Amino acid sequence: MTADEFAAILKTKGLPISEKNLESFQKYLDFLLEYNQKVNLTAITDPSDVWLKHFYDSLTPLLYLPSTIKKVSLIDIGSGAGFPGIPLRIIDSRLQLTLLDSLQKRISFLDQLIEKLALKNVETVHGRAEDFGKNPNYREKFDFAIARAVSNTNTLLELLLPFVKVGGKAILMKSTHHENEIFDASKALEELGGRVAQTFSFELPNGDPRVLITIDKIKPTKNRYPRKAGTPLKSPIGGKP
Ligand SMILES: C[S@@+](CC[C@H](N)C(=O)[O-])C[C@H]1O[C@@H](n2cnc3c(N)ncnc32)[C@H](O)[C@@H]1O
Repeated sequence: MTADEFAAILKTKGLPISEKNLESFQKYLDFLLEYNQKVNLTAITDPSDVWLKHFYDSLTPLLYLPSTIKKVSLIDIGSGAGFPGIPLRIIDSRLQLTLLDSLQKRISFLDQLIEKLALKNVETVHGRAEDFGKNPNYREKFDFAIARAVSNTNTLLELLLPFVKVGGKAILMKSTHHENEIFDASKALEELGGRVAQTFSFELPNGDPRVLITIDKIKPTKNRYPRKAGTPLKSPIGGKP
């Protein structure tokens, strides 16, 4: 996908992009590929793949859940090189964005990127979701928590839902999805105060399958969650997939 194709397809899907925002994506691409030569941030290094598999893919919650993410506080858990948080923030300047990652080298990249793109209302946090999910400054403070390509559903629910206010949502962006996944998550949802709102399957323009799962936070997360760092992955509530 080229920059022009990116802009054209967003327009046909009802999300026209300004020249200025397209320039921000171009700067993001240049800085990501330059930085990636010294620090490993992404395995995707072909510019056309970055437009499609990082930028376009990151925007799919706005394309397919259009009225969901607006004027809200959003935390991107395991943001890596900024996906999906930064593309969502470039398009929607009203978003109050927090990017959390456990790797300092990724946070350093994000801090420099935010400065380069002059993005306001974006905060980075270095640490584990399990630790910050217990921190009173972060726990149940966000309208939305989102994650792309971070973990299996049961683990992700424990990482995301503690951050979400009652009445808010968690959004899981996945490339693979098995039919029983949501059924298998019922114990985790019960413990963490969530209820599945929607699962939406679609394809990227190149045919790659994607799924967006939205979870409503319907009651506070029990105090014992999240458990200590590493436990949600080692022993997910409700078992391994
Ligand atoms: C596969 S990368 C995905 C990055 C980005 N979301 C994307 O889609 O390109 C997973 C990221 O999650 C971070 N991560 C994994 N477990 C984490 C945890 N428990 N707390 C915070 N960050 C975590 C890793 O450091 C890594 O940057």
